[in-house]
Amino acid sequence: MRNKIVAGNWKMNKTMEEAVALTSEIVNMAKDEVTGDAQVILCPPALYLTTIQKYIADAPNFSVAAQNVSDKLSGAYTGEISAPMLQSIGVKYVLIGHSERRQYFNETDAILAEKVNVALAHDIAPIFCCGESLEQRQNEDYIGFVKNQLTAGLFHLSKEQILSVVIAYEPIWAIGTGLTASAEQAQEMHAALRSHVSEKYGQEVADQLSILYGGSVSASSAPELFAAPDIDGGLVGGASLKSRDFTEIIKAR
Ligand SMILES: O=C(CO)COP(=O)(O)O
Repeated sequence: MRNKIVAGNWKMNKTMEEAVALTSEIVNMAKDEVTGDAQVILCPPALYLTTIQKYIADAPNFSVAAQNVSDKLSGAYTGEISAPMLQSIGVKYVLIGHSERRQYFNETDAILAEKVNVALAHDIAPIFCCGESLEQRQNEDYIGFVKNQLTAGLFHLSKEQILSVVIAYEPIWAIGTGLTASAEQAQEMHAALRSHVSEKYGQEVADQLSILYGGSVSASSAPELFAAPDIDGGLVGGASLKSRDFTEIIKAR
């Protein structure tokens, strides 16, 4: 009933040549595994999007996502990439709200909500990231904090609009640290987020939303994580840069 998605966020890594090699290897190894309601989404640096699209053209359930989109539509915003530009090259997904963008680029809830709006207005599905820091987990109502991130970024949307969104729960303390959240910890949050969506939009909508887990997902941690009832796949960073590891994670879904 829900799409099972494995997404690879390459962040600011790989030369063009390396990006093409990685994509070819993943497609060769994983293409036959990704059928039915399964999807693989590669998130290369924006510079490589059109090239990577060509290398996945024969892999039906593969697509690309941009790692970022401007909240502005056009104009004097040097270095930015707009939703109409992404739409014009056929990009169907974009990461919005990644903790690295929130932290290093000062992206506020208001900016993220606007990014969600411009993406949806151009037929691009947001992969909306949320998650708490270690300090918040230790000292605060961390579930309440992450629920509030969803409320601020998404809950102005209509039912039809939110059905296009993919949610990615990425606890900051698990990103790039090798400290994966346990399947129990992740499941606790995913269930809480699904019920938060259900309170606003109804159970039927909540049941259709894919909620991915991200944070040090590896070939060894993926099977247990993906087996949890409310975990619908993963948003993978470091392990998505290695074709063999990423393929193992795709197979675990
Ligand atoms: O930030 C992430 C994906 O968006 C997770 O990164 P790692 O898998 O390297 O922890």
